[in-house]
Amino acid sequence: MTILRVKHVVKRFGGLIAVNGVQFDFQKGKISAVIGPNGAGKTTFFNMITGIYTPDEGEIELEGKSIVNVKPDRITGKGIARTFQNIRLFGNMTVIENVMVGMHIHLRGGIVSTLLGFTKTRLEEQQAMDQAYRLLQYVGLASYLNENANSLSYGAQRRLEIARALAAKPKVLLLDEPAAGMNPSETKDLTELIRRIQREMDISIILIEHDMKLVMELSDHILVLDHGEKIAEGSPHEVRANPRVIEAYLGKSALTEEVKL
Ligand SMILES: Nc1ncnc2c1ncn2[C@@H]1O[C@H](COP(=O)(O)OP(=O)(O)OP(=O)(O)O)[C@@H](O)[C@H]1O
Repeated sequence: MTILRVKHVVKRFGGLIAVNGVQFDFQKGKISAVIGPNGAGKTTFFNMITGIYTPDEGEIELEGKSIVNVKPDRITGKGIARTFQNIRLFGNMTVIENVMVGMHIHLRGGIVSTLLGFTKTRLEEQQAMDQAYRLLQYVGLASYLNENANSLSYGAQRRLEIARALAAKPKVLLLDEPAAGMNPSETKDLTELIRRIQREMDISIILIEHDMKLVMELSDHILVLDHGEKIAEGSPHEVRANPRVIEAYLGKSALTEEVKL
């Protein structure tokens, strides 16, 4: 079953076509990956799904309803949460406060009144803290709850971003290069965490990732972009064997050699 449908989206920046007529159906409860060489249009594609950019053409539907022209915070409210390629945490806030920020769309008063200091009942506040603590346990950061976010290791900061995104109770979780900058053991832990989120939380996951081992291990479906266009889609097995994919990554000469993607 399709949860998120992207229909022929186009995004231009001046004369450059960053995403050119891409069509893809993301399946409910699955892990999908968007891959492609640098500059292929992956982040622009994510930015259209999350409302940061409006597509120049095309349509994006969450559970059959258009989310084009919906503002990013409202898209989060509708069930799409994300992490960023460059980690975006509140470095001087504590770990648990960062997770609670991700929850505000579900608290009664909303973020504006929360910032002004009135709204939530003590009960709501306590429930939010309990929920944030459970999420920190889930991602393995409960023992750091009162540390400042910027004191965490890089890998831990990436997991904190995931906890914050989960706090919004998403149906779809977009992860933009979650393994970037991680060492092999952190990447292994991350792979397990992503798998657990999919299985235990019934969340559909879409990731952009350059680490092919992680992509091939985790993904049910893969969308391959190059120069803004979809050049392939399919299972890891199909994509790995696709000559257009091999060529896009490694150049034409690679086609004559044995290639490991
Ligand atoms: N805001 C922008 N203004 C102008 N050009 C942009 C903008 N954002 C992206 N581009 C261009 O659009 C193209 C696609 O960029 P995008 O960042 O989406 O690619 P990517 O696949 O995510 O690359 P990477 O793997 O390097 O992160 C690139 O040529 C990029 O320079």
